[in-house]
Amino acid sequence: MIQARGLTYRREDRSIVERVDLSLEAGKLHALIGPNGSGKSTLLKLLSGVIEPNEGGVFLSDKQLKEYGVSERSLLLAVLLQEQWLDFPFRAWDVVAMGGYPLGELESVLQVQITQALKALDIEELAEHAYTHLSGGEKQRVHLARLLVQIGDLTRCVLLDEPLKAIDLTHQISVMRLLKGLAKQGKSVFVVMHDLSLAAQFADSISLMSAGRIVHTGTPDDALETTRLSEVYQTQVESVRVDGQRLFYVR
Ligand SMILES: Nc1ncnc2c1ncn2[C@@H]1O[C@H](COP(=O)(O)OP(=O)(O)OP(=O)(O)O)[C@@H](O)[C@H]1O
Repeated sequence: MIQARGLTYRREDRSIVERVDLSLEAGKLHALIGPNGSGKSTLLKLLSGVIEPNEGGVFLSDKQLKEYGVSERSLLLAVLLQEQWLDFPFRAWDVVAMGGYPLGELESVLQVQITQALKALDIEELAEHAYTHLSGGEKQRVHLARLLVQIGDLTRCVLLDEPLKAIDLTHQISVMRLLKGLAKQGKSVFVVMHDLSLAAQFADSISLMSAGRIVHTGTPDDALETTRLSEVYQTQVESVRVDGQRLFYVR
């Protein structure tokens, strides 16, 4: 389990994340939702150790994340950040292979993992294409494949910031299934996302973030209660059930 205890992050006298406590259980897919600018990406960066909190800490098995070495961290945590700066024309294959660097796998093992990851993201035919020539959704799927290659037996937690960004409907579902599968393997999977219907469909628990604070954590039915959502999004949110799925809209 990974835990945030009293996490606070300030910039220029403004609290961007304010006293956040959060427990991400093993074997569960945990979604974080909330309006733009509410602090979700910042919280994910704090949880992954990319930035340091002003107060509080992140704990992995009761040891602070910052006490682990960088290479140990990259074995325990796999992280997909929202911004990916990569403007060199690597082949998609090479970008996916980068996920294997922390593991130091044998070349033959890595080849199999890359092939499987490309297949899982349905981008096998793009393997030899230059990354810089790919579409936005294709690039995102390449980064997800890179993340899959990084995930090994030792990985405890997978943190993803808007993994569905730019991805089409069909592949959104397959990515969510993949993430659910990782949770079923016993990983803690933490996903920042905006699609409430997909969160309702796939998450085991959901936290709502507003103005730097976690205002509620619960099961999908509890957290996505429409009066609660209306308050967080400052607009009247409604939902309907179609074929057993909850769909959300603004009145
Ligand atoms: N390093 C920083 N310095 C100053 N302000 C920052 C910094 N990082 C984030 N912010 C501000 O903190 C707020 C929260 O940003 P964050 O990216 O965490 O929001 P978010 O909930 O992920 O938003 P979105 O849904 O749009 O991705 C924003 O107003 C942002 O401008």
